Amino acid sequence: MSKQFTFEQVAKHNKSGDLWIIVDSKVYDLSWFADLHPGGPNVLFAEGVAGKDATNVFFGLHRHEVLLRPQYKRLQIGRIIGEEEVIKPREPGALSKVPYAEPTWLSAGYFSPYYNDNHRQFQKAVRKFFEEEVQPEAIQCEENGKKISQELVDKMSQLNVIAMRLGPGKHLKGRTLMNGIVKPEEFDYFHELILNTELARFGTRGFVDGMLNGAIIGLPPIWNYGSPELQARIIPEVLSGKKYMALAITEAFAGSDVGGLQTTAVRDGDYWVVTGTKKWITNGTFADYFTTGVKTDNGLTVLLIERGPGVSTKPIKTAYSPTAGTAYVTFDKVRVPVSHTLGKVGNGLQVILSNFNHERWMVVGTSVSAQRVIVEECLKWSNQRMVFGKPLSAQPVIRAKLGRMIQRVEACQNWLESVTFQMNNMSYNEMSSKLAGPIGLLKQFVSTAGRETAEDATQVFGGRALTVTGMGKLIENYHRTSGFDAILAGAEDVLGDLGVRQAMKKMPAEARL
Ligand code: HEM
Repeated sequence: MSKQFTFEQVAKHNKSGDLWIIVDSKVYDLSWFADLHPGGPNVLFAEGVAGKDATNVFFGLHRHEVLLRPQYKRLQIGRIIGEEEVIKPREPGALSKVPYAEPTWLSAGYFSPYYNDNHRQFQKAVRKFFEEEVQPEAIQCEENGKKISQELVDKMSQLNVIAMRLGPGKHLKGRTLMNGIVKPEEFDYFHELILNTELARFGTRGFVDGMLNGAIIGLPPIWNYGSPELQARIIPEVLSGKKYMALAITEAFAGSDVGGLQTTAVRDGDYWVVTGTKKWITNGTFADYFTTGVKTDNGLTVLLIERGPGVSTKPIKTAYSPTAGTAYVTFDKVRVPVSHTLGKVGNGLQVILSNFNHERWMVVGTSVSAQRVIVEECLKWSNQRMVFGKPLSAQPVIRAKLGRMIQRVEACQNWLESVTFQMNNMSYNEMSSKLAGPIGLLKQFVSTAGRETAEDATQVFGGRALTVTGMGKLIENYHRTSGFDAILAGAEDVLGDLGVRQAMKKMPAEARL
């Protein structure tokens, strides 16, 4: 490993059974590996490769992580005398130095009016925890479709990650947040935004939702509208990761049009009898509780339904990973205690709508972050990929695409931070009345921008963006899954329209051109 060689010495090992190459000043003995090489042996004996410095050609074909895998790391037999390695992976938790890979507030030498030192300290700890503990499992689950492990859920609940993802509020009181980095009363929407953005950085869109998003959207109606008994039982179970939850509103009959729900609840003494189906229910396959929209005599009502007799779930195969636990849920004459009614009977629309702002804002946060990862991937790739004897970025058409990508992600980020700042300064009710429109417009803007960036990134990466492994794997995942952000929590066109309709409602009577 510590052996040192000259370029001339390496050059002699250039044939079958005796093959060395250099990548970034390190010497690799590929003599026995050549026949096992996934790209085939022949390419390794090409001129400029066998016995030579193959750094550029290597990084034109492989991600750095290939060299870091233990089975390949051990192919390294030494290094070139007097040469230093230049290409180093980012340490877990560290910031990227690639321009625009981080939002401005995390870029060295830049400033932000929104974030303080506590946010910075929090971000550092969250990124380290996520990259060390969550990312390896996220990548595995995205691939094998398995649900998040209880072990990881326990680690997250120890740091109170699940509780923090529900935002600032009294549910944080008395909890130690992220090993005490932030006091519960100081936790604000920027802290929460940091959690959302950090978890969306792995290129594992299905896992982002599998990471108990059902609880994030299903639990608030319990503490805003549930009875004290229900709150005392359900909230601790869910925040500690002992029980799982899903929000069950959408049906094959009604999506954004929640007024059209067909699942019915009929009173029978102290019980509701619930019959109907729900579709696309995130985390539904493993949920213990369902915060469910039902049709009652006088309109919509929201009930907490526990998994039990009459409740069945089956996985729905979507374009993203089954790790999200997306389910078709059937309620067959399920008896639900009347005490499980959330809010007033017939007032379900308000319960559902008041929940939406936070959910949509959360989707925006993860979406912008995932988009930024793609910008970083494209900047790196067009810098390292050599075509026609030059880096890909030497092509004006590629630079034009990169320019548009950067503009989009920066515009999304800045609007998102501005809305988050409003949230920090508004009561819950003020948020409902003043921010539903802007958040709807923002969400549409972000999801549209995301899909444009997915298209551009696919052109930049070419065929590599079409395979689930290898160089363009993050682009492939993003291209396949960015459409989810345009649908989940409200279809983008409906939300954009909501924003305009709300603005029109607020037009002053005296306004004329
Ligand atoms: C330490 C040396 C090397 C190791 C450990 C290695 C390993 C791998 C692995 C694991 C893959 C599968 C794809 C992936 O996971 O990204 C691959 C593919 C490939 N490798 Fe290598 N490789 C090495 C050197 C080289 C060199 C010097 C060349 C130069 C021509 C090369 C050419 C290729 C090609 C053409 C593919 C197929 C790429 C694709 O399907 O897009 N490899 N290699």
